[in-house]
Amino acid sequence: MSRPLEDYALLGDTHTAALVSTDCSIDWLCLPRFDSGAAFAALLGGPEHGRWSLAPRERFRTESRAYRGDSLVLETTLTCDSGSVCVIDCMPIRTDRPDVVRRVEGIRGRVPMRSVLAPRFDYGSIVPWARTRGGRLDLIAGPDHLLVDADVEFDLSDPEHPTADFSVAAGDAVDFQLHWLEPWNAAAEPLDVKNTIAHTTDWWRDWAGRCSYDGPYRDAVVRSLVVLKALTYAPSGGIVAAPTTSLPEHLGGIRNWDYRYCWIRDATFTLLALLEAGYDQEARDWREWLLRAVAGRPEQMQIMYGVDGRRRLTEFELDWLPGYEDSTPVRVGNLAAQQVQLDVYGELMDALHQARDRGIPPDPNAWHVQRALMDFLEGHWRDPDHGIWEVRGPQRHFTHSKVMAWVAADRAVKAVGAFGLDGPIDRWKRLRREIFDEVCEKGYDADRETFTQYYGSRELDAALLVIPDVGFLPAGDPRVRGTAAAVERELMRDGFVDRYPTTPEQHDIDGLTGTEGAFLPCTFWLADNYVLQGDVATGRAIFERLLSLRNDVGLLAEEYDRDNGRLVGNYPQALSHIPLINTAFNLASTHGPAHRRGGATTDDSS
Ligand SMILES: OC[C@H]1O[C@H](O[C@H]2O[C@H](CO)[C@@H](O)[C@H](O)[C@H]2O)[C@H](O)[C@@H](O)[C@@H]1O
Repeated sequence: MSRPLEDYALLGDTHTAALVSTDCSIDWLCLPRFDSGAAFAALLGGPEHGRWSLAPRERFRTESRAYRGDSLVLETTLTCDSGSVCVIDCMPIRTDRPDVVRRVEGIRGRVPMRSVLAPRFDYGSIVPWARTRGGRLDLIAGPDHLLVDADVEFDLSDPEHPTADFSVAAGDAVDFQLHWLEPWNAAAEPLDVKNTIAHTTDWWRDWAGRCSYDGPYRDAVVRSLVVLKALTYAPSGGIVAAPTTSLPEHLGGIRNWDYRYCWIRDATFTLLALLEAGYDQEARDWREWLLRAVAGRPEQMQIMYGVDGRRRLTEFELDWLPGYEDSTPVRVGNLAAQQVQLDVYGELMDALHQARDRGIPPDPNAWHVQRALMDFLEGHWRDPDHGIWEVRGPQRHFTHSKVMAWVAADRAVKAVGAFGLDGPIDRWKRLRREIFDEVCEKGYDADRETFTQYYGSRELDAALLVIPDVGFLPAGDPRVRGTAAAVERELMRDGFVDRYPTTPEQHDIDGLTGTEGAFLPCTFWLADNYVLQGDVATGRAIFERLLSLRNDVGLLAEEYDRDNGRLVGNYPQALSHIPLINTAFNLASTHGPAHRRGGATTDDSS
């Protein structure tokens, strides 16, 4: 059995990220970028797929683990009969190359330690050539080159498992530093580990210190913001959905996807979170990333892109990796990039509207891009699509997609009305009304008093919980209340919400077999619904239940397996941390999210 995801903490340098277990094994790290091949891929297999362990040679236990304050510098205390040590792990904020820095500080006694540094490049498949050169461990194969500086020597008698045995006495410290280089580049200068750790701690503290939010749940909010920052690819401003691929949505299942890309969908939520927390520059960078990514012909707009804006995200399977808890296939790339998902037009228009509304208008040319996208949407909103959940079954008329098409029209109208931009406002108003009427007619089941997953269906969809948040209808509308009640009745179990039913009878909808865990973003949206309806106490109770799922260092995956009591799905997941931030703000706000979001209500939807 694989270790629970909760055992892992995140390290990151704003270009890529690593996962470190409670016993100080780095089991996941893609180099040099989030979407590069993993050099350490034990997470999706075993030690033979690459990891870097660092632990006592005796039986030991993890006594404590925490980030230093609001930073992403991790301290893990390991204790054994001989004494105890603290392992400090971090990735210095990237300047020219990726580095991982590890320092073992002796706390008590004299602890015999062992480090095995056995990368396997290209997702656990390539054993590098290991040498010692100039006192440094040198690991090279193809396009990957790792150089290791350490205070202790690595023994290469088994060259596939470079091993350093050493001991650390109370008050002593042993340093390790790993650098990734392009093999043709000159050797990297070693770092001063102690200073680097101090500098990295300060960098994160300064960044977290810029958070302007001072309300309830501040620690959880700041930790989530730090996760978002760590998932940001600094050169482009793009934010990946998660640093991992193929962590299963159901243990042993096939619902395993590559999340190391940037989704347009997650844009509005991200922008709101960043803006509300005072991170205007990050919001600007993300907005610029969005505009660059979608630039070009509107019919070629994708629902997701690579961190640099690339469009070709070809999906393939890594058949040599057994997968997390035997969950196969392990996938790289994501076929969803080629899907039609109409909701993204609404999300993009809303994100740009929010930015404008909060005083960071885009380049004036951005409006031309928006107008072209609106022209496209006018001609296509009646098309079926794959929907927010990126189903791999047939395209349908998903109600949520149409609601978001309404959002696009609504924000276009507002751009003209409130910001004086140039556009056919009367035509867009008619479009908005037309979509509104169709959704209320075809996407609503009057008998069951709920909006439904797609036109004419009886299925539910928790995505429809966003209806009041985006301003399609007010929270007090009976249709909204009915939908929230139906979701709670049929999709909620043990306090957590499924995004849609995945019973065998419904497999033709998403085109997949098996099931999945409760979807955490939807559960946050249910909490928002309660807050908006004025039932803050119930909203708060749901929110606090969700907070209780975070691991000891404040991280959330995308889903929760209620039966096994474990986080599942890619990890840590931006789309879970973003609504955490937004729901905390909603709970703190006296106005409620519809006000924050500047969303329309039926009053001005004509
Ligand atoms: O489980 C089905 C789909 O899961 C992924 O998409 C999900 O993650 C996205 C990023 O956070 C989110 O925007 C989307 O709404 C989610 O459904 C996966 O990328 C898809 O390929 C997969 O079909």
